[in-house]
Amino acid sequence: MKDMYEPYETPDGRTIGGCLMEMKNITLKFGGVVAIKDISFDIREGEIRAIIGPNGAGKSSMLNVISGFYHPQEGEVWYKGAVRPAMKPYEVARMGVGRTFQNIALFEGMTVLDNVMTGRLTHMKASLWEQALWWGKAEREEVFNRDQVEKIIDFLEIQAIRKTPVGRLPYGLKKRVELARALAAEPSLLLLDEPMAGMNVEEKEDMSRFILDVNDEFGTTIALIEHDMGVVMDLSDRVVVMDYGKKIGDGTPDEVRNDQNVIDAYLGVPHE
Ligand SMILES: Nc1ncnc2c1ncn2[C@@H]1O[C@H](COP(=O)(O)OP(=O)(O)OP(=O)(O)O)[C@@H](O)[C@H]1O
Repeated sequence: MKDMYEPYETPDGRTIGGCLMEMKNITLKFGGVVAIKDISFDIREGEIRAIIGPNGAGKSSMLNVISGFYHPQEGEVWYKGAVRPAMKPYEVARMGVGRTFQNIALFEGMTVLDNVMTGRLTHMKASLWEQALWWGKAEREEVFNRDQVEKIIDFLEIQAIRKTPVGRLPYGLKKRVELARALAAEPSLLLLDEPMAGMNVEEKEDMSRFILDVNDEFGTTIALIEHDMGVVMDLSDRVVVMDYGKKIGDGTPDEVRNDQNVIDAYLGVPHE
């Protein structure tokens, strides 16, 4: 296995940057259940990093540690070169960690535009007083935020539905709106929890393209959990494999695909 601290180049010739986040010896327990056992891995700037494994392996728990929703009993989370103390999820979001959810978490009665605008909340600095009076800073802020949001709406090709209430949209489009809202916060690290779950083939192809475009165009670092192996192997620069709370593999899609431990525990291709 490759030394995870060594710089590396992706098969398509891109150079992956420095370490953005590092999980050091993370252990997370729920009472007697050990969901994560002493796991370490890093996420580098600009890469697409997948976390895979069978059901109950601990993937969602790991994503929740990264997003600050769960606090591990042991280990350290390093972010942008410093240990991140235990924080509330909204504080972690302010530090540039955005996410989408497995079960879509949008405001169904609100329009697409308004939903995406809620993603800008972490950037709003005008006081309540200024906002109420629509004065100076509040007005400038609102105009700037709307511009940013419109750019993202164009980028994800959802202009035609910007005034449609989210509740009326098909599933695949709702997922895209959720991606738009997460992007509106301009995250340094974007966490995607099963972005393809419940999608048909065409919707998966669209979503894959948008994830790659976001990574390419905005340089957003992405960490994702996904069960569809075709998608994972196509999208990711590197993959962490978990099983029963332990890390059993870590490397490029090719390295992981050919790792006998991973094959035995998860991918299920017979020994030669
Ligand atoms: N809030 C919780 N309270 C108690 N146990 C939990 C909690 N969340 C997860 N677990 C347990 O931790 C282990 C890992 O679960 P987790 O949901 O992280 O796995 P997963 O790999 O994401 O699974 P899936 O692919 O099915 O979503 C499981 O045994 C699960 O039952």
